[in-house]
Amino acid sequence: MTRFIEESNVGFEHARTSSELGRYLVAARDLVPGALVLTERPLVFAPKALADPDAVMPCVGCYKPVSTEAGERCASCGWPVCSGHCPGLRDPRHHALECRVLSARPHCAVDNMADYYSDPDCYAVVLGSIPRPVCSGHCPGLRDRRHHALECRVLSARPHCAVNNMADYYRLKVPGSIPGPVCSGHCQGLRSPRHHALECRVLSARPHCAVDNMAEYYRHDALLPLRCVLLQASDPDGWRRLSDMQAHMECRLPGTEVYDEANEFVVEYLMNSFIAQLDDDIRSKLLPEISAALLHRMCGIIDTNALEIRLHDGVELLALYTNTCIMEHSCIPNTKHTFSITPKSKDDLYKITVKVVVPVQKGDHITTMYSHALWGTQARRQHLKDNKYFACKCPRCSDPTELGTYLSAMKCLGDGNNACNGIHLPEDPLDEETDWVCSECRIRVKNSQVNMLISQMGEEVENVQMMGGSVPTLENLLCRLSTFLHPNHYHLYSIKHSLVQLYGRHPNLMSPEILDKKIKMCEDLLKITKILDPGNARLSLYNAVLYHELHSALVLKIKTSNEKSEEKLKPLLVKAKAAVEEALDSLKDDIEESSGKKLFAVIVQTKRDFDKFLKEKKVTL
Ligand SMILES: C[S@@+](CC[C@H](N)C(=O)[O-])C[C@H]1O[C@@H](n2cnc3c(N)ncnc32)[C@H](O)[C@@H]1O
Repeated sequence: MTRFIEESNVGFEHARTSSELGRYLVAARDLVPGALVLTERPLVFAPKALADPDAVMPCVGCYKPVSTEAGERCASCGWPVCSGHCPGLRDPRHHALECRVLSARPHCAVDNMADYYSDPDCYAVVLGSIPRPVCSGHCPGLRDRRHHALECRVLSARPHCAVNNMADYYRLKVPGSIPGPVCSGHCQGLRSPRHHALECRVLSARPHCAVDNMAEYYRHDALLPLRCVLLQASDPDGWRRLSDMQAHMECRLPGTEVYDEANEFVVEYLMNSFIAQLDDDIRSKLLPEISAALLHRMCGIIDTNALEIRLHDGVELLALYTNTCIMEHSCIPNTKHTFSITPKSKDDLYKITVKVVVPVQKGDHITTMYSHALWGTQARRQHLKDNKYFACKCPRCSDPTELGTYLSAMKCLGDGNNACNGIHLPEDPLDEETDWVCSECRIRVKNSQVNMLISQMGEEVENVQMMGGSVPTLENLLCRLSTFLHPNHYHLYSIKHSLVQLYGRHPNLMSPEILDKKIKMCEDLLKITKILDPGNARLSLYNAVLYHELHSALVLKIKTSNEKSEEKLKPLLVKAKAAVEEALDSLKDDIEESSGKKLFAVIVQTKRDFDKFLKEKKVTL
C-alpha cells in the first residue's frame, strides 16, 4: 500500500483501469456496512468564493468569513484575513506559499488603509472605517485648527481615491449604492437599451477601481488552481499524483464555454495580475513550470475531481484527494464519506474517511455519487455529462422507473385532450432523444416536450421555495403539478418535504386531518428515500428531517387525541419512539458537519422531551 494512505480496504495495489471509466477502485475483500474503505489527508485544498463576495469573503488563512470592506488585510499580499495573527497565514498548507505569488500585484489603496492614511486625522477610534477615516463628518475636531482644520488643507492636495468621493465618481448616484450603484446584477434595466445597456458600453471604458468590485479583485475561486501549481516545488510527489488525475482537456478546448470561463476568471487573472508581475527568481523557484495551458489543466483536474467540504457559516472548500478521487460514480453509491473538520491534530485537518454503506463483495467496484440523489434521471445524467463528461449507465439510470420509485414519471399527457390513467415513462432512459410512452394508451411524447415542461415546473418549485413558500402556496403548487406528475415525482417530493416541515408547527395546522396528512407524506417520502439511498450515503439529512417530522406528528396526535386508554395509544407511542431513534441514527455519520450537528442537537432535545413525556405518563415501551 502506498505511504500516503493511512488505512484502506480497497485494492490500490491493483487500482484498475478501463477505457470507459479510466482508473477505478475495487474492494480487496468482502466489506460489511460501516466498514472502512480508506482514510487519507487532502493533497491540496482552498476556499470557494462566498455567495455574496462583495460583502463577505473567507479569510485566506483559516476560511472564517470576514467583512470584505471593513476587515483586516494580509500584511504581505493585501487579501482579506480574519486577523494579521491568523496562524494559517504562515502555514504553507494554507496561505504562506500562495501569499508570495499574490503579493506580486501592486496594492490598491483599499488594501492598505493604514499606509494610505498613515496619520489618522481624528482621535476617535474609527472601526471599519473604509472609506471614512473620521468618526463623523460633523466631528468638531475637523473644523478646529488645533486638531484637523489646518492639516486638512495640505492633506486635501492629494487626488482622492474613488472611495473618498463616490458622489463625484458616480455622478448619478443610487442611494446607499456604494460600491455597486445598481439595485442588483439582475436588474432588467441593465440589459435594456432605453436604460443602461448602451451607456454601459461607454462607461465600461474607464479602468475600474478595485473597490468597485471586490469579488473580481479577490477571486477566491482562483486560489485552488494556484495552490495546485505551487505543489510542483513544495511537494513534488504530491504534484506527480495530482498530475495523474483526469482533466478531460479534450472537452475543454478553446471556444468552449468552460474554457472561456476558466480563461477569464482564473487563468488570465492569475497570469496577468500576479504571475506576470513575479520576480524571475521567485517565479522559477516557486513555479518551475507555469503557463496558461498548465493552469487550464489544473481547472480541468479540479472540475473533474474536487470534493466539496462544507465548513461552518456557509463557507465551502474544494479539496483534492489522491485515492478518494479515483472512486467512480454510481447513482446508487455503496460508500459515504465524511471530513474531519475539527480534528484533534491539525495534521488531520480535512482528512476524509470513506466507509461502505451496503454489503460489498470482494472485487465489487467502490462507488460514490457525483450528482444529486433526488434529481430525476435526465437531470442527473445531464449534470454528469456537463460537469464530469460521461454518460452514466448505472442500474438506476438504466431503469425507466428508477428502481420502482417513479421519481421522474409523469401522468399520461394524452394527445392534449384525452389523458388516460397510465404513466408516462422514458422508453430508453439512456437515450437523450428518447420518446416518453404511456403505460396504458401507448401515446408517445417527445423528450424535448417533457424536458421543457419539467424544467418550467422545476423553476416554479425553486421560486416558491426561495421565497419561503407558505402552506397555501405550496399546497396550491402541489395540487397544480399533481395534474401532470406521478405522486412520487421529484418535484412533488421537494414540495412535500417542505410541507411536512410546516404542518403541525402552528396552531392552525394541527387538526387531526393535517396531522394524518403529514404522517402519510413522511411515510411516503421515506419509502422513496430508502430505495434510492438504502445506506444513507447522500440523503441522511432528508431522512433525519422526515423521521423527526413523523415523530412530531405522532406525538402531537397522541397529545391531542380524545383517546385516554394508554393501551390503545401504545402503537402510536412505539412508532413515535422508533421514528425519533431512526432520525438520530440517520445522522450518526454527519454530526461533525455543521448542518448535521445542528439538526442532531434539535433531535436529541426532542428525544429528551419524549422520554420525559413517557416518564410523566408512566409508560414503558
Ligand atoms: C473523479 S474522476 C474518477 C477517476 C478517474 N477515472 C481517473 O482515472 O482519474 C471522474 C471521472 O472518471 C470517469 N468516471 C467516473 N465514474 C464513471 C462512470 N460511472 N461511468 C463512466 N465514467 C466514469 C469520468 O471520466 C469522470 O469524469
